[in-house]
Amino acid sequence: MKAIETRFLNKTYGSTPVVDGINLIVEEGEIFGFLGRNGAGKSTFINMLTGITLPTSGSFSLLGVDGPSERIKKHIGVMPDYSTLFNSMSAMKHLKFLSSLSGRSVSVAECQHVLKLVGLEEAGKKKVSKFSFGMKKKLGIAQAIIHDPSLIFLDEPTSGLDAESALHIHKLIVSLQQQGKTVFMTSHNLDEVEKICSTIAIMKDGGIIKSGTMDELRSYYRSAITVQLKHDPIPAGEAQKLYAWLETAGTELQKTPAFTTITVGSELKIAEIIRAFTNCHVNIFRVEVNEPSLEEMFLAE
Ligand SMILES: Nc1ncnc2c1ncn2[C@@H]1O[C@H](COP(=O)(O)OP(=O)(O)OP(=O)(O)O)[C@@H](O)[C@H]1O
Repeated sequence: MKAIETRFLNKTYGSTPVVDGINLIVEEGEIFGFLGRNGAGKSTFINMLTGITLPTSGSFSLLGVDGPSERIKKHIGVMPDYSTLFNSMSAMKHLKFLSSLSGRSVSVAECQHVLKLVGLEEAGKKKVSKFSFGMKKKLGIAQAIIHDPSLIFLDEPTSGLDAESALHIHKLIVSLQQQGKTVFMTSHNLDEVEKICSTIAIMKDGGIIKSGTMDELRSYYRSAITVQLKHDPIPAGEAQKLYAWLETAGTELQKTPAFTTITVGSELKIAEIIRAFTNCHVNIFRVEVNEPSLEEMFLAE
């Protein structure tokens, strides 16, 4: 079963399409990273799927059920905007109250367990008004998972968290996936997405410009492997011939007496370059290969 399927999903404000006919499939059990610069339309897309706003046109289904649907509500977890938390309630009361709204009442022990999962075990009795920004964020994640949903939407789950808390939340998200749940998350932290997401989509101006598994995206962008060699000086009689060949082997050739850096389109070229140096009797001491990170792929768009 597909966790999420959208068909030509569109949201237009005035005459501007903010989400412009998106067709997207998220398979069950994935941690799906949804990326895009500020204003790309990510929150609007999620808000349609979670019933906060209605699509202008197009359709979608969640866990095989056409949406928006009350029937699916208890199987979906949504991390709220922290400003919509109830300040006068304790964290514990908050979870009990909101889980009852989603159609499943939970015990105190279950609330304590989830507060522990998000790192708020000491703060169950504390009023939300006394929470720091990071604590509210964690409570939002607790709220999204308290009723044990199968599909969880997390809009920037770790923004504003310290490094240790962010790591804690990464582990929690991975453990949710290991329990068979699907997590659909947005993030501006590309390192985080690269580490924990199995599939990503990049959104721009209301549309999806690229999507796939991390491996698929890497192979798509693999046209940009940078190879740096540290080597002995190239003998004067060999240099002209070797550099002429390197110009044909790749692009962005940079040369100093001890280093050569070149960008190539395929891993096979790396072996050819090493052979070309050794054929000219030049010793190589180090080879560094840099593949594009998700950040570089993202910036390329
Ligand atoms: N209720 C609204 N009325 C009019 N325009 C809106 C409304 N909500 C969002 N927009 C516009 O839609 C565009 C997309 O906004 P959205 O919040 O979906 O982007 P985003 O990708 O989530 O951005 P960010 O990363 O900053 O959270 C923006 O230009 C925003 O100004």
